Amino acid sequence: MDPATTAALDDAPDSPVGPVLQKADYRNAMSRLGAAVNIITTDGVAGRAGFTASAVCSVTDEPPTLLVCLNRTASVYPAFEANGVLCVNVLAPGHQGLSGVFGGKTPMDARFAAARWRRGLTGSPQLEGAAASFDCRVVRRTSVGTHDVLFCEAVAITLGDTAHGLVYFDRRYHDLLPAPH
Ligand SMILES: NC(=O)C1=CN([C@@H]2O[C@H](COP(=O)(O)OP(=O)(O)OC[C@H]3O[C@@H](n4cnc5c(N)ncnc54)[C@H](O)[C@@H]3O)[C@@H](O)[C@H]2O)C=CC1
Ligand SMILES: Cc1cc2nc3c(=O)[nH]c(=O)nc-3n(C[C@H](O)[C@H](O)[C@H](O)COP(=O)(O)O)c2cc1C
Repeated sequence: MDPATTAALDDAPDSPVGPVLQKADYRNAMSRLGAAVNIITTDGVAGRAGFTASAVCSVTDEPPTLLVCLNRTASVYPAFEANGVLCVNVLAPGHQGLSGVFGGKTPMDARFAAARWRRGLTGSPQLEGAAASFDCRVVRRTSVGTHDVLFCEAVAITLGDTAHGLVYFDRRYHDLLPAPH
């Protein structure tokens, strides 16, 4: 293996589990794993909240289920825990700024004031102009390290007009535009 491209290793002789990876090594490698960008929203007993997430993935289509990874230290965590519903809004080209607004530190009202929303079946806000929206019930959750993995069953889906998207890759946003026919 080329040492230049190998993650930093801890060769301590007393380490029984072998190489120890650093957080930065993991993040550097993850930055090569391009991912769709999503705004995850919720509303309910604990109020309205939303955050940007790239750790989102399809689990099964029977029943239609996605997973979302949420850091337990995020300010939005209590709202997502209490409400039990959420909407996965898949971002489109032009949503880079909105992704930044929902990416942390901005007060919640200012986040939602930055776009237009509809109310979904579960009550979660649906982003107008999203590539797709999955309105979901959280059916299971588990903790792994710093994050909770939320398993979300879709109860309603809204598809945008055009097949386009926004990808986060190499710590930058990239537009995915429809292929010319
Ligand atoms: N699962 C995790 O806890 C994290 C995973 N990552 C992954 O590493 C790659 C590189 O990230 P960075 O070096 O931080 O620079 P970055 O510039 O790509 O990250 C931008 C911001 O997004 C946050 N972020 C990205 N993915 C996140 C996640 N899954 N959970 C919580 N926060 C997340 C980062 O903490 C940072 O504040 C990202 O593209 C992502 O795939 C990054 C941060 C945390
Ligand atoms: C591109 C991008 C992807 C992110 N992906 C995730 C993610 O998958 N899970 C997560 O918990 N936080 C993720 N974050 C960070 C959250 O959006 C941020 O922590 C959240 O808005 C809460 O911030 P707050 O605690 O300041 O409210 C991501 C941020 C960015 C910019």
